[in-house]
Amino acid sequence: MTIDGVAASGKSSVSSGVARALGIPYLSSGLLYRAATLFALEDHADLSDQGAVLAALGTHPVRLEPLAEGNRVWQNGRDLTPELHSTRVDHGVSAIAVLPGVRAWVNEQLRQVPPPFVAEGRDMGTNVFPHAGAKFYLTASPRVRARRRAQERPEDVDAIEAALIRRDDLDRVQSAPAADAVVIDTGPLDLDGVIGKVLAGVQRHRAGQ
Ligand SMILES: Nc1ncnc2c1ncn2[C@@H]1O[C@H](COP(=O)(O)OP(=O)(O)O)[C@@H](O)[C@H]1O
Ligand SMILES: Nc1ccn([C@@H]2O[C@H](COP(=O)(O)OP(=O)(O)O)[C@@H](O)[C@H]2O)c(=O)n1
Repeated sequence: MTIDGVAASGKSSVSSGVARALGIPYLSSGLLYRAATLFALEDHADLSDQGAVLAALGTHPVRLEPLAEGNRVWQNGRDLTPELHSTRVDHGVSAIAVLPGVRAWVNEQLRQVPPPFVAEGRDMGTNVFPHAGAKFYLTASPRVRARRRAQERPEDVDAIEAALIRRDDLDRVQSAPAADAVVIDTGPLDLDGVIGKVLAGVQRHRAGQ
């Protein structure tokens, strides 16, 4: 199944809750885009130069560890995960994500994982796993999302909201909901409420309704 949505709409928290309830892993595609960004930044690559970015990726083997309680990304023995949600990665990641070679690098890693799993990101239900059994798309207003993200970042809510709006815009091409996705506005719901809606949708799907 797939859970896509805009930035900070709750994709990874909801995927983790759903994956735990179903006893399967989840895959965070965004963490791989973030790892690609970290490598490009560390190699001082021009983020718009696909050749330079792919050269950086070629020298950094990564492994996505799809733990249900939270994905981790490893580079040999180095756990990159704590560095992937930094402000500098937030700011650079959308430039990296438009590069077709980087999208192929991420998708190849995701497609190696044997199902069942919950895949979360932007284009899981449209491009990467178009035949997924059940698809969901999470939204919420920029203000609501910025307030939530402000719990996890040092910036204030206004700065975070501006950065989220900018990233939504840069990510627009790959972020269209699948035609067969159930769209959930998470604004009025707490985390358990969203997880409950997704699980109810999965049940309906399994019952063939
Ligand atoms: N429905 C919700 N109600 C309140 N807080 C939420 C809800 N969904 C997610 N959050 C919180 O919002 C923040 C962003 O959620 P996250 O799962 O990281 O989103 P995404 O993976 O889409 O970036 C986290 O701090 C998370 O705990
Ligand atoms: N399937 C995906 C997942 C992420 N991304 C890119 O990766 C970035 C980070 O995604 P994320 O899901 O980790 O982060 P949030 O947007 O939820 O904060 C997005 O802003 C997109 O640029 C993408 O293009 N396609």
